[in-house]
Amino acid sequence: MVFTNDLQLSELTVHIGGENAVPALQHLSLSISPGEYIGIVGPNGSGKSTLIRVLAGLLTVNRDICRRGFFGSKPLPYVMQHPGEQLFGETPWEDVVFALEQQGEDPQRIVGLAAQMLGRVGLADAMHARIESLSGGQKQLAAVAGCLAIDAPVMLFDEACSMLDPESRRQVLEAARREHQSGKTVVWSTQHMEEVTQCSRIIGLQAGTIVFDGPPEIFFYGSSDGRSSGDTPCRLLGFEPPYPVRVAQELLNLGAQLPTLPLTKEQLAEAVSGS
Ligand SMILES: Nc1ncnc2c1ncn2[C@@H]1O[C@H](COP(=O)(O)OP(=O)(O)OP(=O)(O)O)[C@@H](O)[C@H]1O
Repeated sequence: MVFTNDLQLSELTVHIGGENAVPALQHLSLSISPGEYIGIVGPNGSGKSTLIRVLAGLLTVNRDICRRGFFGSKPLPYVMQHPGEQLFGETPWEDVVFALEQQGEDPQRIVGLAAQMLGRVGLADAMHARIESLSGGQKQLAAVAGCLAIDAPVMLFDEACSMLDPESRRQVLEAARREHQSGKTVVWSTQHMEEVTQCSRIIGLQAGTIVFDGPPEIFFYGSSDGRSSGDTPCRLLGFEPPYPVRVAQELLNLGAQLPTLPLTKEQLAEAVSGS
């Protein structure tokens, strides 16, 4: 048997609301390796939150079905959908200090660590502001800082930006990307396709099952040359691809040659100028 430290789910079925209810997840098999940056996408009720809760260790699953590998046995930090939903302190500072205390951190290190974590998410200037005076985006950044206090190899985000304006969304996404670049595994669930263009892998969920698992280029373009004859996995799930993808698809349909399949506007500009 090959040893692997990956998280592995084998044929996971989760019933919420009793055995007679339609399962929230059905026969779902999945493996996640350290360092991945995974986007989980799917329409309402497809099972995204349930899967995130399983990954976070908040739903008990038989060990034969879920081998947690590097995810470990402790509940993992995750940022929830509603800004402020998971904040306990009156200020971001209090919240992070509280999280560090809960982790049993050495009291002499707490002040320095809290300042460092709040600085890392861009809240250095607002760390002592009252939570109710913060914008939705700042509240989510405070939640991210609280999650950083939990020293874990994985961070989970469950539709963390769905209530935010574009600028706040950019800031929270940026905080997640920084954590990925610093070596953490990041799992990000969303219904906003722009949020997953920089993921290394996309998992598409529908009715509790995985209907797509692969790189974002294939998810958005349907094939490695971008010339898909039918609907792409993204459109089959009911989502419009991001604007730069739509532009590139138009260009490809007109016969243009592009050296890469762009996912962001910066990549589109580069592909067009290099073609
Ligand atoms: N507390 C609950 N009681 C009963 N059924 C539930 C509960 N939570 C979720 N479900 C059901 O489980 C299924 C999966 O829900 P889940 O919240 O995981 O999906 P989702 O993709 O995150 O949806 P959304 O995007 O709307 O948040 C749905 O059919 C939902 O109705």
